[in-house]
Amino acid sequence: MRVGVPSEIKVHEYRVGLTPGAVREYVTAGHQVVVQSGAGAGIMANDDAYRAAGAEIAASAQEIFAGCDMIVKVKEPQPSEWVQLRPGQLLFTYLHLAPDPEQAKGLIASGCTAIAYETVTDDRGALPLLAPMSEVAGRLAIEAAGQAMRRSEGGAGILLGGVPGVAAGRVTVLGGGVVGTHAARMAVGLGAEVTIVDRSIPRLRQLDDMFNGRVRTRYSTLEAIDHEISLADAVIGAVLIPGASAPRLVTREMLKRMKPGAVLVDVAIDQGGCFETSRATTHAEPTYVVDGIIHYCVANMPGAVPQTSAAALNNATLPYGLALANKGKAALDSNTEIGRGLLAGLNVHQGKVTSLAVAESLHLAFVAPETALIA
Ligand SMILES: NC(=O)C1=CN([C@@H]2O[C@H](COP(=O)(O)OP(=O)(O)OC[C@H]3O[C@@H](n4cnc5c(N)ncnc54)[C@H](O)[C@@H]3O)[C@@H](O)[C@H]2O)C=CC1
Ligand SMILES: CC(=O)C(=O)O
Ligand SMILES: [Mg+2]
Repeated sequence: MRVGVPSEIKVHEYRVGLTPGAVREYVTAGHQVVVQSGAGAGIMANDDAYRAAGAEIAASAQEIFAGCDMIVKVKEPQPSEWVQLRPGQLLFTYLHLAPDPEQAKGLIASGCTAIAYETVTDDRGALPLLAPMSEVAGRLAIEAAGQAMRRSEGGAGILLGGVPGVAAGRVTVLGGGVVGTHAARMAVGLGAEVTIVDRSIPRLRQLDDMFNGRVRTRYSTLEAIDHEISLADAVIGAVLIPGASAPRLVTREMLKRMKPGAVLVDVAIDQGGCFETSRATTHAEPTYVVDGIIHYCVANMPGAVPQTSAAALNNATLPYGLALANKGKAALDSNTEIGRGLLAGLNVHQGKVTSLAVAESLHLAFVAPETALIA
């Protein structure tokens, strides 16, 4: 198969769909890989590094979209990319369609077969292609909160870990999954007081065990959230209902009970955000203020540390991408774990929406992946 890797064009997105190491795996498996010139600049991999791995270098994204059977990216396609996708072409990347009806329309119109990293699911129900970026974003969330809390940045001027004799900052983490756990780990490491709120009691038990009493856990109710955010210096939004729009857990009215200058880091912004007052920002201008509360809502947080993120992402995507390159659409096969994972990842195929969560969020008709693939 001819596999294409265009440069990422989202603002301050420095990751790349395939690292040179991953290209070598595809080429060794007998595939041709075409990489846009300069696509690896953000991870310090130049065209020669890609050539050495066996890739061809293309001068433009147009050549790649026109000439490749599968496009491997990181971020959701931008408008100039939707229009270049075509029927029969595989797209393998993050999509986050639930909060993005325009992109959904673009992908439906293209006729392509779009597999979203974030809904690929393993047999344990985990999200193996989201997890590595959630690990990165969870860790970065505490760095972002610490930065925004500085007085020089407009924050309340509190050091997360405090110092002996002065209370540490309080961090409330909404959602104790991958992002939430990694955020909590960083916050605990800095010496902050940490509370994790989740709606899964088994998960709260695991977290209690994992942190050996070093974090407080609370079951997610409106009352618990209202109370915990009123005490917090920083709140990390890390909830997820796979594929669907994020649940809105914090209303604008609730901000009134927060401390002035407190920080909200809405990691769940890529699924629409879990604070009513969230709107997506970029690394160029990551924060804004609503009612005295600082909001950080960058939808591609891992893009800021591309060497770590691209390596972690490629480790996870490689077996799935190779299966697609080896077998094409036949890789979406309920007889293998990778195939079942890819079926769960299929969001749009030949103009049909094949993810129930996406279809429900966007009020579009749903066609089961297996049905869409044989039609
Ligand atoms: N902004 C960015 O750059 C990035 C954003 N993300 C996003 O972060 C979000 C979290 O991802 P993961 O941690 O991987 O998901 P996850 O599935 O590991 O964890 C989500 C947790 O939220 C909990 N939850 C769901 N509804 C809840 C509610 N009403 N109250 C309390 N807890 C609730 C679940 O029980 C689960 O433990 C996703 O939207 C993901 O796409 C991930 C990576 C990068
Ligand atoms: C998960 C995601 O949206 C990101 O890594 O940018
Ligand atoms: Mg994102």
